[in-house]
Amino acid sequence: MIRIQKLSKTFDRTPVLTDLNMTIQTGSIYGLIGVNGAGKTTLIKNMSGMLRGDGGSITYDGESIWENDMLKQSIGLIPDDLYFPNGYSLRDMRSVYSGFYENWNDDRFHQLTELFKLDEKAKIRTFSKGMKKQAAFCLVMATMPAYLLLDEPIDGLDPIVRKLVWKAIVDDVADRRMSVLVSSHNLKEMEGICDYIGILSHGRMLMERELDSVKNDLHKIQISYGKNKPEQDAFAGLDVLRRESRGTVDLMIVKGRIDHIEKAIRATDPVIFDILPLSLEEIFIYELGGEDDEISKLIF
Ligand SMILES: Nc1ncnc2c1ncn2[C@@H]1O[C@H](COP(=O)(O)OP(=O)(O)OP(=O)(O)O)[C@@H](O)[C@H]1O
Repeated sequence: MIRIQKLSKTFDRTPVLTDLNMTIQTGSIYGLIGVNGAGKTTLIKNMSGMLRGDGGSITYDGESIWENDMLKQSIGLIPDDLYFPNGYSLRDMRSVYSGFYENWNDDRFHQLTELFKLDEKAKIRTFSKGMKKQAAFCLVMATMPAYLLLDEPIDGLDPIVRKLVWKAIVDDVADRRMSVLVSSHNLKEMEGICDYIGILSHGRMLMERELDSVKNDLHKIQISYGKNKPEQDAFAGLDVLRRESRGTVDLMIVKGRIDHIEKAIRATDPVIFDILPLSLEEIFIYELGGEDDEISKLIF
């Protein structure tokens, strides 16, 4: 488990992270979402031990990251700004990594370079931006990290490569209980992947949720009684967050257990009763109680 407690960081007396608390459960994927400048990269740099916070703590299964070289062996980092020494090929990088990382797995490395069709002998500087990301991904995944920190890993990757990257990550989470933090601007991209989502705004955690529990707790319901609308409000006992009428059809967002909601609604004998899928964006907007400006910026 990765635990961040009351982490603060200032640059030139400007606070960039403020009293940040965050927990990444073992064997889970945590999506860190925020607009430009929210503090995602600063947080990841603190988590990888490249920067030290002014206050608070970061621990990996109880061990502090700061100046802990043993622990760094088990952390895989793909930063936003990749660096490869000039003139190096993937084969050269493989030599460096395999000499440094105790858990280096050659089979995994070759399997991934083949999957991404990367030439191990070619100079990395001749690779496109997306290919450089793939190269970094092959190297980091072959270190068999227990913890993986990814700063906007899918930027510049085409949809097919994105799928391959996510599949490799999800496989390691399932097979080895790897713990993953992934930052992104895009809520939609994170939807099918993450177990937890945290929204970072001005260096503070605006909200943090486990996706399964929010998805099970909020429901979008479409209902119609045709011409026989009941006189009494059929939903008086339900926690209706939003209700919109379109002709004879009502569209509602209702909070609570779906079996209870379904029973209450069926008792009122509707002509149409549908439970519709809720997107992650909708969940966050309703949970925050309205069209939050920060959230709207993350929806595209
Ligand atoms: N080395 C630094 N010195 C001074 N200010 C910095 C430094 N690094 C980051 N900042 C500031 O900290 C804030 C957060 O930056 P950070 O890069 O962490 O955000 P981010 O959420 O990763 O943004 P993006 O999505 O654009 O990558 C910004 O206002 C940035 O200007």
